[in-house]
Amino acid sequence: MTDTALRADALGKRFGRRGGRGWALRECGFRLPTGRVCAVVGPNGAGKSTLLALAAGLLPPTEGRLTVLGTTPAEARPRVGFVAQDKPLYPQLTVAETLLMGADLNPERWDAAVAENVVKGGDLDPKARIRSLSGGQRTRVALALALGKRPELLLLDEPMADLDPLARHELMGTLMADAAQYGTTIVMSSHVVAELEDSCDHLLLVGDGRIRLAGDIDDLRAAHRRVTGAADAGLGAHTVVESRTTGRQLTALIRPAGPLTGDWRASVPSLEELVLAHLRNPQAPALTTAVAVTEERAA
Ligand SMILES: Nc1ncnc2c1ncn2[C@@H]1O[C@H](COP(=O)(O)OP(=O)(O)OP(=O)(O)O)[C@@H](O)[C@H]1O
Repeated sequence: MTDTALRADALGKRFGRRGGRGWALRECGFRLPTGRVCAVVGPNGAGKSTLLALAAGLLPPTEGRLTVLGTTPAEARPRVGFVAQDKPLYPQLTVAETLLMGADLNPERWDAAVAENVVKGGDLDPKARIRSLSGGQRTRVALALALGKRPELLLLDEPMADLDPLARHELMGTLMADAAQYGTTIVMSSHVVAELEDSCDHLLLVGDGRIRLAGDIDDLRAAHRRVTGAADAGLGAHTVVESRTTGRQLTALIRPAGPLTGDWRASVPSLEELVLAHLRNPQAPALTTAVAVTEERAA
């Protein structure tokens, strides 16, 4: 049994040939322990879907290495559930036939009760054809297929994007209950950061194909401070992620290099404040706490 769900070492993915669109991911390094619920956030085109497709074994890396559940993505595939952004399903099958297909494809692992519960929650007619379902209803069937597989690692690409607020709440609860009961590692991309704060304990912030922040959310938050003070006070050796001056007052999000001296009001930022500050300032230096911890242990 491995204690690492995902590990990337100098991972890179380039689409097309030289002179084509270029690198979707480059020099990515991070470690995600098993049993965590990890949010993957970043701007459009940052590389989130590419990272999830690499982890699902659907794309080969161009350089570096990605280890999934201690092995290659291809070997890990039977133990991994993946819901892609466009939720591909067979339009001509009914809901019930789709679940039967899930059972056929995963004979050793299939948990019919879990899959049927997810579908029942949406009041879906088992005889309805997939092509007649709304986007949100299709998402529900795709999640039922992925969860019914009893995966050790669940990769979800913007799973909540087309769900109504009640369905989001209910399905997020189902995912969290699954994670708590079976220790399933969940990796989900999303643009709604405020929604992730309650459910996720780990963060991967991707920007322009690079890992900008990676690690335990509490550790990442604790490594930063939101500070307010006099505009002329100066922030010395601290790493400034973002700063704004209004009149004589300076507000900044910093990574303290040591104790804060001087007359600063300081607080630990929320996940949303942390992510937004890094998104607004793509040049802020990266921080990957989990990799640092691994390296310290290895030393
Ligand atoms: N199959 C492909 N062929 C060529 N380029 C691709 C392909 N898939 C992705 N890309 C490019 O790789 C980069 C990363 O795309 P990706 O879909 O991973 O971003 P994302 O973070 O998931 O974006 P979004 O938030 O909009 O879903 C983009 O520049 C995109 O144009």
